[in-house]
Amino acid sequence: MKKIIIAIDGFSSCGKSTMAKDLAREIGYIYIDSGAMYRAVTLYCIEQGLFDEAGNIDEETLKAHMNDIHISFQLNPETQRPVTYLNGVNVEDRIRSLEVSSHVSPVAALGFVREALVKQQQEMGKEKGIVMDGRDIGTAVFPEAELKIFVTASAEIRAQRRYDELKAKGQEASFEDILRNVEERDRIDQSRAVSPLRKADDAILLDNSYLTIAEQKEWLKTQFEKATHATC
Ligand SMILES: Nc1ncnc2c1ncn2[C@@H]1O[C@H](COP(=O)(O)OP(=O)(O)OP(=O)(O)O)[C@@H](O)[C@H]1O
Ligand SMILES: Nc1ccn([C@@H]2O[C@H](COP(=O)(O)O)[C@@H](O)[C@H]2O)c(=O)n1
Repeated sequence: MKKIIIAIDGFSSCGKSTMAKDLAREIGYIYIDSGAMYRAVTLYCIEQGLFDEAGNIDEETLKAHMNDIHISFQLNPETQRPVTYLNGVNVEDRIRSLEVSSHVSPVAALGFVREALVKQQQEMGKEKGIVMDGRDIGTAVFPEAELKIFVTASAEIRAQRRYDELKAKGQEASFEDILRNVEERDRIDQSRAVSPLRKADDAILLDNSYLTIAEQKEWLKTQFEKATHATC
């Protein structure tokens, strides 16, 4: 069967990567978490001391060092989940910290950062057979994607899911901090000048506030089957 490109966009923490990963594994497609790439650039900025105390980025230095930032993914053979590497180092856990979450959206709003990462993402999808999730996949990275999904859920439900996830991992978390972070990232992502978060006109809207993970997985599989039949 002809391979297609599947773009899954939407708000922070709504379940995009959960559904994208599951579908990719089931249909044998490559899965790319584009948010992990923005998170890796942000971790680089933190490690290189490019944020001042007020959280402002030293844009000129970051711009000069963009070519020193190499991001790659490897599949963990045990979990079959992709692991993010920054300059050859496994940073999967560190890029998920609240510190990175609190700094990532301003970094992702920089035009030169987006330009560099979008180029790499388009290269990854040139053979098709890819599921990519993010904020601008259906609008900017792959506007020609055969299947586009836009996922949403209420901010409180999304924050609760993240809170439960962190608690399950034994990590300290405050529901209020997580909710604030989710809302703040949504605000910055929707209002930035370059490729703001928005639903592509031809994307299918999914509000998964009251769907289980299994139900949304099933729903997505059905959308994939419809899209592949339509492109036959
Ligand atoms: N339908 C659902 N019901 C309950 N929990 C869910 C559902 N979908 C996903 N989750 C859980 O919500 C949390 C966030 O999901 P996930 O990481 O997939 O979101 P995301 O949209 O990719 O987030 P981000 O934008 O931060 O990358 C995870 O703990 C996941 O297991
Ligand atoms: N295509 C994308 C993906 C992500 N971002 C920005 O990165 C942040 C982290 O992404 P997560 O998917 O891991 O939550 C997100 O809040 C966006 O600011 C982006 O701009 N474009």
